Amino acid sequence: MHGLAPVNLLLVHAPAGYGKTTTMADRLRALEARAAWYRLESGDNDPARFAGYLAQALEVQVPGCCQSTLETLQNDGYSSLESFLTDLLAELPQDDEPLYVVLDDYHLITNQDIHDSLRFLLRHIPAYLTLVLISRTMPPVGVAQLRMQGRMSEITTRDLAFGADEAQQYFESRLPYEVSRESIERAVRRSEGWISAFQLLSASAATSIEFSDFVDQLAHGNQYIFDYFDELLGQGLTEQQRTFLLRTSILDRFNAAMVMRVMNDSDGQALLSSLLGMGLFITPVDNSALWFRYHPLFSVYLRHLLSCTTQENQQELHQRAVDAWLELDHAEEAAKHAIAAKDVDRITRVLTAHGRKFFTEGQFTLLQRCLDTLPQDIIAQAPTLTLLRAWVAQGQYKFDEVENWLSAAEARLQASMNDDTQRAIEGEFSAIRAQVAMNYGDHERALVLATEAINQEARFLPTSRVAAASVIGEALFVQGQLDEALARMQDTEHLARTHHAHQNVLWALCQQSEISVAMGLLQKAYNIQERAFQYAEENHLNHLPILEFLFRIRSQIMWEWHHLESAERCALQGIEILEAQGERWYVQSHTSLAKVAHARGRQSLCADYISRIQKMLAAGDYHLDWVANAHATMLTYWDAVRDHDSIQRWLTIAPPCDPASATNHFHQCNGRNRARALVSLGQYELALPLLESLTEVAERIGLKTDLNRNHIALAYLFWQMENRDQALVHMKTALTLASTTGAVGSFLRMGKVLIVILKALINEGAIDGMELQRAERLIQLAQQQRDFSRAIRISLDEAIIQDIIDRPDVPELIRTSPLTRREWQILSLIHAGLSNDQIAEHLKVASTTVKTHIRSLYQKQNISHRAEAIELAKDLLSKIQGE
Ligand SMILES: Nc1ncnc2c1ncn2[C@@H]1O[C@H](COP(=O)(O)OP(=O)(O)OP(=O)(O)O)[C@@H](O)[C@H]1O
Repeated sequence: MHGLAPVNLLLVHAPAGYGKTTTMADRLRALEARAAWYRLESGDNDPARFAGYLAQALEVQVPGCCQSTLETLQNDGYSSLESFLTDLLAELPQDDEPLYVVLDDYHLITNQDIHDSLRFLLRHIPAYLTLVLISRTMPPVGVAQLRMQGRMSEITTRDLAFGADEAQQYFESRLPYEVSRESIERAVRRSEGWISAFQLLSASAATSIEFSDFVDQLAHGNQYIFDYFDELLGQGLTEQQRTFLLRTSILDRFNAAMVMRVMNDSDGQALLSSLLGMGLFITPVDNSALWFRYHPLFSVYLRHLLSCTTQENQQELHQRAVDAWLELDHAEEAAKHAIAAKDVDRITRVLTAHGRKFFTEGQFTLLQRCLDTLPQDIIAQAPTLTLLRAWVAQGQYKFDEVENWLSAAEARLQASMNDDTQRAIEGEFSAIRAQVAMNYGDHERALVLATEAINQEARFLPTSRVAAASVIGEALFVQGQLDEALARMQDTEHLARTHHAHQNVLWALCQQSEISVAMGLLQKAYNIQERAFQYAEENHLNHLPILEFLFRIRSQIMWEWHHLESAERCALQGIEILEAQGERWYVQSHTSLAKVAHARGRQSLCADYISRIQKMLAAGDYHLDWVANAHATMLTYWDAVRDHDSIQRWLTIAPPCDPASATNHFHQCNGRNRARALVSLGQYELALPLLESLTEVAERIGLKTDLNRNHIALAYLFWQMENRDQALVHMKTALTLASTTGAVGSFLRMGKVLIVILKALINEGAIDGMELQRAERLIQLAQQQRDFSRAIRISLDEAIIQDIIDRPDVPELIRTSPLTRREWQILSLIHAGLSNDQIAEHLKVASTTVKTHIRSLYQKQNISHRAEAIELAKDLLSKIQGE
């Protein structure tokens, strides 16, 4: 509990609807303390009335405590509030039991006499008494001095705002549907934990989709919230204050000087102070109390008001903001306002001075928004702007545009440049062309162009050579030359460091991590990521979009190591970073979240993510790396819910795959996806050669993580083909490989059948030492894992059956009249909810045969109904697969 230690004053202050009253009431109730509660109204500015109600509130709480003061009030009255308080304090019983006097909504008090009387009270307050002021504003009762003397404590917006965990609890207890953590975190970010927004949200959204849409809407404005703010501002604003709010609403943050510039008014400081005194949604940015900002929802509201008025020239406001930010050397903010002002001259000025910095920081969206407003000719005549434009287009996979921009500049500049300059430009253009070639999959051309670029001095964009070095590393990586690729990426990192090119340093580190993952060295990859996090921390880069890449690959490792909390946290952090960049970039983070939801057995959440991923994939053009990763997760989901139609459909649109040339992780993943889809559909003969071919390539090149995953897939495939020996061989190899990769997630993804295969392997005595330990741990995890469908879908094995029979707690009949292997299989399929015809189809036998088996099974176990068979299966099988 924050500050119910004995103090003279407890101040609860925050804007409207933050839960001040509720929180205070809850805390006092929890303390079981005596509390005289007085809810003020505007009429209570009258001193006599104030005194009367205060004494009555005390009398209600401690009957008889101030009878004589009340009598004086009623008969003669007091000449001043001070004499009233003097009598009151003298009459209150002097016991040790704490007594709280709560004045709620104190911001309604404007009478200086009342403020002064509270100062007087606080000077003479006895130790057992605590004055609690609940207010939207800072009450003028000598707070600063009390704070210095350590005689007060405070509950502020920061304490009252709901964090993500509290919000989750709040929604879980109120909503009839499940909401994703991601939506909850977005709601918390957009509302800054403002409970009133949550109330509205839970009252307005009837489904999880509506919930998510509502949260999105918060960024653009919601009529109910607008109405709330309308009421809050009411008639209480002067024209000047209103103008202030409208004009400054364009700023993400402001201080008095900034306000004066944008307002074109010298009264900024006084106005700011008057508004701060109104308890509006204005928050200090830091402890210095010099910079402020609006609450995001209030800011949306004010911007809405601004857009509705014809009296303000928004373009002019933004132009003034550009100039003010440039004076303060805050280029990023200046750029944003220049874009909003659609001011070509100012944008050109900002870009010419700071465009390179934006680029090395990886601020591609900002650059793109700037460049989008510039006429083509301005860009074509400036090599640096052309380079920036082309790099941005390439970053957005608009490869055709890249060439258009480069050729336009070449045509425009040819006449006016000497050979030397032209060579320099061409060298830098080659670096981008190399990257484009890379993205088209033409590694040979990429290498040639990048080599050309790396040998040229970079005159216009200092990072061109770094980019070229990076392309060389990437090309080697996708060709499967892992050692050389890693060395190149290390060189790139060093080169980037010498240029302080943060984006490139982080990119090179992320690539080193990716290469290490491909080599199966996940711990090494993790360590490299740590270095990248440290670099970001040291250079204050935590807001850069590239950080999402880092969080994403961290999330992938965490999932593989089965640290699900951490995997989820990293994906959510990635989403937070990309919030301003647009949904298109969420594919990977959503894929991670879907994997986590799947591993936790949260079906509806997983379904939600999968459908969002599908929508994004349909709307965009993504690199195979992203697509394959997303598809892998979609396929796992469809397989788990047995949605064969979707798998079938996927096969018709799946990216082409050539397993023999799958020399990198994304081609491997893509090939494995196809194989897994075929396995799900029972087309084992088609899946097998594909997996074998992928495995052969992965082995040759040293793609150890893929090798590990391929062996897991092969083990599963052979098990489905009822080729037990081969299944065990591959599972054993997979376990051995896992001793370097540390893989867990890839095993668990298989579902409950993993338990059966591992148990078979253990029963064979085929593994020992580390592998045995790993197998046992995997069994334990798989048993704990919640399956989507509660039905058991494992094909049983002799060893498993034996394992079940050997348990002391099985029904006697199982031992005395043993079932055949077929009968065991049928029992598990009945339990899985299959009809007799489906069982026949599954086992590829006639329905009459199935019926015969069932009859025999019922007889042996003395069963007369299907429901009993299901119960029996549940009982038996739960012993090995866990609940
Ligand atoms: N911890 C909580 N859990 C659930 N609901 C809450 C919680 N805190 C506040 N609320 C709800 O939020 C709304 C606003 O709360 P409250 O009236 O306490 O805020 P306030 O800050 O005192 O507002 P005002 O400044 O308008 O007096 C109320 O409807 C209240 O029931």
